[in-house]
Amino acid sequence: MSKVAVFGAGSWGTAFSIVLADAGNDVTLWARREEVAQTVNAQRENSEYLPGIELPPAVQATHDVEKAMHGADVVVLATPSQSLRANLTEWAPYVEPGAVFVSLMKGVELGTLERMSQVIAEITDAGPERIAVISGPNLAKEIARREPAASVVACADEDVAKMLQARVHSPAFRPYTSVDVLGCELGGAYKNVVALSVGMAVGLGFGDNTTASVITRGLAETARLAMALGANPLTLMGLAGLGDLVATCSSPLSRNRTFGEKLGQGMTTADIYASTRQVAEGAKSCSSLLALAQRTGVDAPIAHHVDAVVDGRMTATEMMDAFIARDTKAETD
Ligand SMILES: NC(=O)C1=CN([C@@H]2O[C@H](COP(=O)(O)OP(=O)(O)OC[C@H]3O[C@@H](n4cnc5c(N)ncnc54)[C@H](OP(=O)(O)O)[C@@H]3O)[C@@H](O)[C@H]2O)C=CC1
Ligand SMILES: O=C(CO)COP(=O)(O)O
Repeated sequence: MSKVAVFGAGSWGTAFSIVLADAGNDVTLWARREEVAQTVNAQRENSEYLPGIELPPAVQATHDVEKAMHGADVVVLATPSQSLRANLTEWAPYVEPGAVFVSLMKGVELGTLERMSQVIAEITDAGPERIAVISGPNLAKEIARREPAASVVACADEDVAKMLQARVHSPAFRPYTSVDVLGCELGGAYKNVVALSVGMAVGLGFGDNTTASVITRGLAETARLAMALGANPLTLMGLAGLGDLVATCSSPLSRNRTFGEKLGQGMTTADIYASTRQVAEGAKSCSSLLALAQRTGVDAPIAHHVDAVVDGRMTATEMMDAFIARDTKAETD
């Protein structure tokens, strides 16, 4: 069997380990806390992040970086986006020569405004042919329950994307290939920001017209920025764009939508952070995506207003009022 190392034993790292095992890989799941690795191995369950889900025997957990990397030709990264740089700097010396990196993360780094593939390229000596992204409508709990879903495996080198496609194709998980790494990453990061604003609308008690309007304008905003940066517009209409946007904005399982809902109900960002350990990437990436849009000269009203609400400079009600009051224009502008 081929070995894959998965770094990050949260919801998605653990759920994706199940996909990898079902697809025939031998998986070593690295957990930041030793007790999580011990519990996973002893109970065959990650009780903190995916309670009630039995992990296949091909998934073994460890807290030892060297042990996780040993023999792995694919290294899957599933930590929060904002900690990747520090994490990978520590892990890079243990990577097997020629191993391919796969980012599962959906965020943009604060300060540098880099996507995760760019951070990986900077920290390691890997070229674009060794850096891939997997992104799509893949809520961890549903994937862990083996509910059917599709996703996109993107790598600048199509042969590598095909190799990874074969490595992750399981009975319940259908991967498509793409060479548009940038489009997939921006689709994945931006939908979290849109889900925050949709969550706010839900928290304020608004219905489907409001959420559909925000989702659609969110897609337009995402596509505007992604295309200005060189993405293929069709990527944004696909699984890593529209697909993920719909799943995340519609599902009560989404941490970003839930975070937004709590903001809409009047909770502060600090209170929400204190109430959960789980990551809601959009709460950080709204600021970096807004800065990226400003640097690119692209209008980004959703990122702008979500950033203001998350930062406590505006209420969710004021955000919704501001959306409606904006200068009117043609839909396709
Ligand atoms: N959950 C989902 O449905 C999906 C998530 N993603 C993306 O995957 C990435 C990971 O998310 P997800 O697994 O859901 O997040 P979770 O909140 O479920 O888990 C986060 C994981 O990262 C670890 N972690 C937290 N802080 C650090 C740090 N500073 N250094 C190293 N590890 C750290 C946590 O360890 P500890 O338990 O010790 O805190 C935990 O294992 C995100 O970018 C997310 O957008 C993508 C698709 C689906
Ligand atoms: O990316 C996801 C689904 O594809 C998960 O979304 P949340 O991080 O909002 O839970």
